[in-house]
Amino acid sequence: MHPNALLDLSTELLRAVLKLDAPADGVVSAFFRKHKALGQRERHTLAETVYTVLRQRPVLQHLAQSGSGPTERRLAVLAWQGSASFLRGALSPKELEWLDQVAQIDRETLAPKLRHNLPEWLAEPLLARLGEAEFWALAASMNEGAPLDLRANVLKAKREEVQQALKQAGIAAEPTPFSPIGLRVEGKPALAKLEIFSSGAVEVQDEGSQLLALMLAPKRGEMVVDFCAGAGGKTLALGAAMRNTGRLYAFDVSGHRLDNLKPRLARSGLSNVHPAQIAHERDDRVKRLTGKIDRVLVDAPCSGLGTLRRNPDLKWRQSPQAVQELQDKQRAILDSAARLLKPGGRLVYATCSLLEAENEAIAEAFGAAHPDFIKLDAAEVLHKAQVERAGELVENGYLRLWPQRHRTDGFFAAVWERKA
Ligand SMILES: C[S@@+](CC[C@H](N)C(=O)[O-])C[C@H]1O[C@@H](n2cnc3c(N)ncnc32)[C@H](O)[C@@H]1O
Repeated sequence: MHPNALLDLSTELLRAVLKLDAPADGVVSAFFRKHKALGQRERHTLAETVYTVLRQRPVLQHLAQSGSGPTERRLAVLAWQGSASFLRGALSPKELEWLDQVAQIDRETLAPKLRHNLPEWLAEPLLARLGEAEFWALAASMNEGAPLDLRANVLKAKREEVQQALKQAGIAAEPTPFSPIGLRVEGKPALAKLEIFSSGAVEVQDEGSQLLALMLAPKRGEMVVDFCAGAGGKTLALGAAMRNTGRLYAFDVSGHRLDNLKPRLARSGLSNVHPAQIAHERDDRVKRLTGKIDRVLVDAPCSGLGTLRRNPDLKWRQSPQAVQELQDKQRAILDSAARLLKPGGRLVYATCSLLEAENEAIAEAFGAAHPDFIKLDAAEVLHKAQVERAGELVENGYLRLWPQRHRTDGFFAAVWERKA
């Protein structure tokens, strides 16, 4: 494709993504479906350029002010993730001169908000919690791609066997530092066609998500509920931990998300999972199980701000008001889910948010209102689940995962046991 045509496409795609009215990954996929003739390398350049703009929007918008022509074209030029000489082939002499001028600017001298590239309402609480040095490490880690983590399906293969099969396919994978069933692969090798994947012996899952499922620690023959199962990332891990015995209900209000669980379930070999769409957290299907369940996972709907490495658009699509609305939902779901537990049962509340408002604040309020639930120390729980260096993952008794510390997405989890 001619350089100018590809730059024009980036401009068009960027215009669609920057409306911020839908998740960026969906907008990019729809664009690629429309432009079927694009090759793999061209798709890579387009997607990475758009994601770079989303990650660094404030600084790029600041630098783009001095140029001319459509703003989205200027942003695409500044964020270009393909070959530099290819890009130069698309630019006018005036644009070339401008690009060279911008390259002279030392970005380290710019204002803090143009260096951390976070909205103020998000930067402020993170800086207060982490302190200067770690806050800047977090901001930098958001600009790095996330590694590809895999989970061995213990029902079908041991981690070492999966590692060996990947090696034979020419893919180097290392054991994850914390999860005893995880493997980490650098880069993005195609896995879908591998036998080890189609046979269900391995699933793609961030190490942080694996740790959440390990914290629930479901046992053979138990009654377990995954209250916000979505496409079932954690459901699959829980079902395998139960060795395909007992009963695992996968609830969600979204039938569409639960539909995405079905092919994964078929591959996994699990027959103990019962997906069920519920209308809301007080649905009759939920009420019927009151006091009957051994373990409940609430992987609550949240701002997703722990996943900014993968979804940088979220920092521009979320707002303090949206977080407040999510808090109401989180409280309501946790309250309803807790009613399901038998005496002695275990409850895990988790999010992939970095904000105390969606994490400690929800957990503390729940604990204060429910004296019959005893908080368990997450470090002990993780240690019992064979997690290495569990103490490094825990703050104030809660699981707290950070991209800059643990190379996982940001996750939070609280664990309680209902008094016997
Ligand atoms: C963080 S996602 C779950 C991700 C999933 N557990 C996984 O591991 O792939 C939160 C889910 O909560 C669901 N949800 C939202 N409100 C709900 C409610 N009132 N009751 C149950 N699920 C709800 C959303 O549809 C979404 O799928």
